[in-house]
Formats: sequence, structure tokens, C-alpha cells
Amino acid sequence: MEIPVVDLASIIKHSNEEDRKKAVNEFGKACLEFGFLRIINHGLPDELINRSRELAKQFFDRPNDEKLECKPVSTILPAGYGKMHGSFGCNEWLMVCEPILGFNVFPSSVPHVRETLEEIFVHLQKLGAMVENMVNEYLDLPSNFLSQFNDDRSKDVLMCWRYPPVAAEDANKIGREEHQDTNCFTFLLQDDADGLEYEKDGSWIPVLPMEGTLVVNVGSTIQALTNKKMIAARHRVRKPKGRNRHSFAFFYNIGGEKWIEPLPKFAEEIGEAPKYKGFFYKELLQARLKKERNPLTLREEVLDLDHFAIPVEDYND
Ligand SMILES: O=C(O)CCC(=O)C(=O)O
Ligand SMILES: [Fe+2]
Repeated sequence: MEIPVVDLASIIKHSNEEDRKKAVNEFGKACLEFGFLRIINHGLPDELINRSRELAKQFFDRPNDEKLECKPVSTILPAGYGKMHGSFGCNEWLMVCEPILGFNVFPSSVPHVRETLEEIFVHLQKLGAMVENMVNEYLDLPSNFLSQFNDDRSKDVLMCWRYPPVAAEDANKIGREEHQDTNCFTFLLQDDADGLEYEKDGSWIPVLPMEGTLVVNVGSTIQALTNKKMIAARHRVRKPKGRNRHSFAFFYNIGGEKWIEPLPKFAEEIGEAPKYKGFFYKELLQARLKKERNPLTLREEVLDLDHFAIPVEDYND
């Protein structure tokens, strides 16, 4: 089933109240029913998107030893270049963090790559705050509740990905393992290579590239806070055929010290048992990151939100 497309023009332009409410409603409903949607008229300039894509591509085209010089300098947030070495292929990434932190590492051989990727980072961060406010309104939470709860922007991350092409016989194999994003909201900018799929009611459905749109998906943190009203849909990426696939994934994150548990409004206050135990966000994140960076991690060591689920039979205890 095609994911919904939500037009954000009325939100960006602060136009009439009726259109604004309509957009908030459509956005919120898509988070409940799909956990995956597209947005149009999202306010990100086309020119900036194209420039960012072009420079990320130029970076990945540089020789290996030059890319390796962009290895992370910070152990807190490993901004910089990395490459996977697992059965899912040698996907490469360039991780960009909040520019003010000063952790970002870029090659001097690609002029303007820093300014450009840090510029799109800031735009995506604003979009994240806007979407968070829309969801806050849709869920009828106290004004600014989510933005006050999620008040640390230093953990936001932009991942620029390159999925290298594979031999013909391997095409269509999975190049990025199925997962839920752990964060609040993710914004995805794909190039024109297909491969992204999301899971709905047990089926895998392609999210085909569509120029002018940004894909948004809900993360596990929002699923837990809403007691599974909003869903963090699983997604995965198939290996590209005969060419590289590039994408940007911007993670509107939350601080590791935040205690995440279903809000009473979506549990006790409406007579529903909480579906998750409380946890510190970092507990969920750490096991995921370990897996991503160390292919030897065993599957059973990887935590996802289900790890904190309260079994149904315990609901009424
Ligand atoms: O490359 C994509 O389209 C998806 C990337 C993704 O799911 C992620 O980075 O979490
Ligand atoms: Fe993801």
C-alpha cells in the first residue's frame, strides 16, 4: 500500500487555520496507521538538496585512503567516515553531527562539502522540530510538551549513505538489514535508485523514489511514548543494481539520559495497560549501535523496542 503524502505548505506558510489543521491531522494519522509517509512542500530548498547530494557523491568517489583520513575524532559522537564489512555489503557512510559541537570531519579535497552538509543539517533539524510540534498537537499533548521533553539537539545525526552496486546474481539481496529506527523521527532523502521497503501488516512494500518528496518515519521512542499508538515501521534496503545508491537519513534524536515509557495519557488515563517497561534511551541505542559498527555482534545481543515490551498476559497485573 502506497504511503500517504502530506502537503506541508500550509504549515510552512502559516496559511489558513483549516488547511493547517488538515495537514496536522493527515500527518498524525499517517504516523498511527503506517509509521511511514512522504512530505511535500517541506521547505527544504531543492537547490540545497541537489548540492548536498552532489557533494556527498563527490566525497564517496574519493580514493579510499583519503576517505579513511576522515575517521571520527570524537568518541562521544563518531562523526566522520565509516564502512560496513558484513554480509549485507560494504555500505559506506559519512556521519554529520550538530555543527556547533565541532566534531564533524570532512575532506579538504571536496570544496564546500562542510558548509553544504552542515547547512542541510540545520534545515533538517528545523523540520524535525516542526514535525514534532505537529505530532504534539495531533496527540493533544500540552503545548510544547514534546519539544520540552526532547530539548537536547546535540544528538541529532545526518547519515549520508552509499550502497555500492553488487554483482548481477546478488542484486535484490538485502543491503541494509530490517530495523526500526530507535529515535523520534527520521527524514529520508533517497536518490533515484529504488531499494527502500517498509513493512506493513507483515508485507514488505517498496517506497519508490519520488522527486520533490521527503520520506518521514516514526522511531521507537515515539512508539513507546504513545504506547504503540504511533508505530515505528520496520524498513530495509535492497542492494542496488549496476550503480551506487545514495541516501541521506536525518535522525531527529533524543538524549540518552531520557527515561522513555508510555505516557499516562496513552495508558493508565484511558484504562490501557502500558505496553512497555520504562528504559533510558541510551539502553536502546547502545545495543543497536554496537551491532551496526561490529558485524560480529550476535543477533540476540541486539535490543529493539520489543525487548522492553510487557507481555500481554502481564498487562492486568
Ligand atoms: O538508505 C535508506 O534509504 C534508509 C536508511 C535507514 O533506514 C537508516 O539509516 O536508518
Ligand atoms: Fe532506518
